[in-house]
Amino acid sequence: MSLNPFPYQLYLVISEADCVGRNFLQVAEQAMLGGVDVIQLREKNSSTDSFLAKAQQLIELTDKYSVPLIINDNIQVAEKVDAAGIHVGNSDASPVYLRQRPLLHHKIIGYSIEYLSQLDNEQTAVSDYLGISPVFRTDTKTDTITEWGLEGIKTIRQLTEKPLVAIGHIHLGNAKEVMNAGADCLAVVSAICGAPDPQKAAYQLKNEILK
Ligand SMILES: Cc1ncc(COP(=O)(O)OP(=O)(O)O)c(N)n1
Ligand SMILES: Cc1nc(C(=O)O)sc1CCOP(=O)(O)O
Ligand SMILES: [Mg+2]
Repeated sequence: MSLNPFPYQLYLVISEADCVGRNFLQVAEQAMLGGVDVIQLREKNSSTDSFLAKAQQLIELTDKYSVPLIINDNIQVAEKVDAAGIHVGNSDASPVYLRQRPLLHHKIIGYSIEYLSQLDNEQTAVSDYLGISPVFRTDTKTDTITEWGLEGIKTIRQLTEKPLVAIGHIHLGNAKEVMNAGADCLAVVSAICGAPDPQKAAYQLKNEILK
């Protein structure tokens, strides 16, 4: 367990495309009703205008449920909607840069860990949580480098006190072992967005985490 408090255990990463023909706002609402604690909007193929429009709709809903909304990659969108935070990786704006922006310096900053050497850098030092990227290979995001596995989580857990968010092919069948390996929070796309009943899927995942 991390020594730094991170009050979120189930993290939904959502996009319209990942909701496979369903309304992403309805999926997000069902997920929150099922127990999702934090949501990231990740629109990799949208223009900034379209991303912003989706973020504005989603934040109305997340505010209603007091669930923080994190924006993936896009600084303009994060600032314009006054999101709770932003998640970045090695190809994005750096956490140190984000911390210097007046509208983001006090927000949640998430940073993806693809190499162990990142744990010693200043980007990690200024971030609020680390994404273990990925725990297991996934068809949802294929441009990844290290498949950390359970052993990788254990190694990272020993090297940092930052909250660890596990992502990549996390589902009901491996959720508990990923938490037991040292993750503080599980982030999922398909396990909720692709489930026949997103509310039930979120509820079951949350129960598995809390068991
Ligand atoms: C919680 C969480 N962890 C990791 C990622 C991946 O971020 P990144 O490496 O920047 O890749 P993209 O998501 O931008 O494709 C994430 N989004 N969320
Ligand atoms: C958004 C994202 N980031 C990843 C990373 O490894 O950094 S894997 C991923 C997608 C996770 O999708 P699913 O839960 O469907 O496997
Ligand atoms: Mg990114």
